[in-house]
Amino acid sequence: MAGELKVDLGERSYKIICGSGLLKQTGSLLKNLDLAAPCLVVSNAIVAGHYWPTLEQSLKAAGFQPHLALVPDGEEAKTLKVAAELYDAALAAGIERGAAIMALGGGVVGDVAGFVAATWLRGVPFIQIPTTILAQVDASVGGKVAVNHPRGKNLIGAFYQPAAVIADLATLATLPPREVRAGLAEVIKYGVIMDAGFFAYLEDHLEGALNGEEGVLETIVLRSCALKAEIVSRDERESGLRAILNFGHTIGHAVEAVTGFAAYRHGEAVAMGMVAAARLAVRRGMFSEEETNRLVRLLQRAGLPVDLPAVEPAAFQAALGHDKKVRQGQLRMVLPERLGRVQVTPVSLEEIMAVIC
Ligand SMILES: NC(=O)c1ccc[n+]([C@@H]2O[C@H](COP(=O)([O-])OP(=O)(O)OC[C@H]3O[C@@H](n4cnc5c(N)ncnc54)[C@H](O)[C@@H]3O)[C@@H](O)[C@H]2O)c1
Ligand SMILES: O=C(O)C(=O)C[C@@H](O)[C@H](O)[C@H](O)COP(=O)(O)O
Ligand SMILES: [Zn+2]
Repeated sequence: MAGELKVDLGERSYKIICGSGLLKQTGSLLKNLDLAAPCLVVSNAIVAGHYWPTLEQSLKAAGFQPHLALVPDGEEAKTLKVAAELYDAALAAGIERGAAIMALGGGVVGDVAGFVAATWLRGVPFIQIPTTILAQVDASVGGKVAVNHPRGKNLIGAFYQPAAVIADLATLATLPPREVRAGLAEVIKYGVIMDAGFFAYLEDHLEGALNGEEGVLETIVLRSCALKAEIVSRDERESGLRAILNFGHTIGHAVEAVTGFAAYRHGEAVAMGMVAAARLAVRRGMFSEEETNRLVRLLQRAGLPVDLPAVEPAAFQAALGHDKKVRQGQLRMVLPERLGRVQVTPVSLEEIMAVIC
């Protein structure tokens, strides 16, 4: 089974190809992009341990000269220091203009490799080969690439679209259960922000997703990518609509920052952030308790946290101030109106503190 979608961005349009066993076809799937032979594949030891031999063989068979560069596992790879090491690797691999940088891994690898692709020689072709649910449904699509600043998430980055996204569903079979659950948080996000029918589908098929049923995973990845592709095609650089993809992230990113990017997976932080946003919306009288409970139940069934940890208020408030949706010092959040519909609206610090304490 395979599905194809297009992210429609004029000359920066690209395909998302999703199916099982695509890794061994990657070389041939990239042939039409007219890339130079040398390429730099960025990954980490865990993912490369599983999938580098297959990818390397496929790339070589198609005439590429692939070089592998490994970054540390986890969020600590999203730093300028790691990016600098990747520039050295790009130089050593002979990455000239027209030669690709490829990301083989989860959202962390995709974000840092994409940041390097956006900046090396002022931009070389970038290929996303996502291997987590989170990266297949969200991080590999849409062109947000970044590293973290110690004080805030993704503060150093760019909008830089990939030339192709190749999502091999078979790679999800080796994903640890915690990562499956974390990825489902961003999937549930799509249901809340723009597709109540998809939310209901997830209520009916959650166990299939948790158990790695390929049919369910394929539906989830394709539907999520279709929704994200639609938003990105209409607002590539987040001048308005795209901000709805940030549902759960104002508070989620602040939790990640104050816990040193180490205590929670990104998806876990987003799960807690979505519930806090829903509670804030209930407090305003714009979202129902009943729908909040549906969201909480679905996240809990997915094994995700819904209540925020105790945080030091001053550090938390400082972290909130680094949210990219802040305008002239005014915090803005994505709040639900009903399942399938949200709005981006100014919020006060008092309102946020009232739902997190
Ligand atoms: N650019 C975007 O639009 C966007 C969107 C959402 C999230 N993100 C970013 O993505 C990151 C989170 O991504 P993530 O959840 O994929 O985390 P991750 O990249 O850290 O991967 C999670 C873990 O799974 C391992 N792994 C990856 N693929 C595997 C596989 N197939 N088998 C076994 N292990 C595997 C990794 O080594 C890691 O330990 C965060 O930094 C977040 O900010 C970016
Ligand atoms: O693609 C987007 O736009 C998103 O907001 C998707 C988010 O899931 C993702 O975590 C993104 O990296 C957050 O962006 P940021 O601009 O808040 O750093
Ligand atoms: Zn996210």
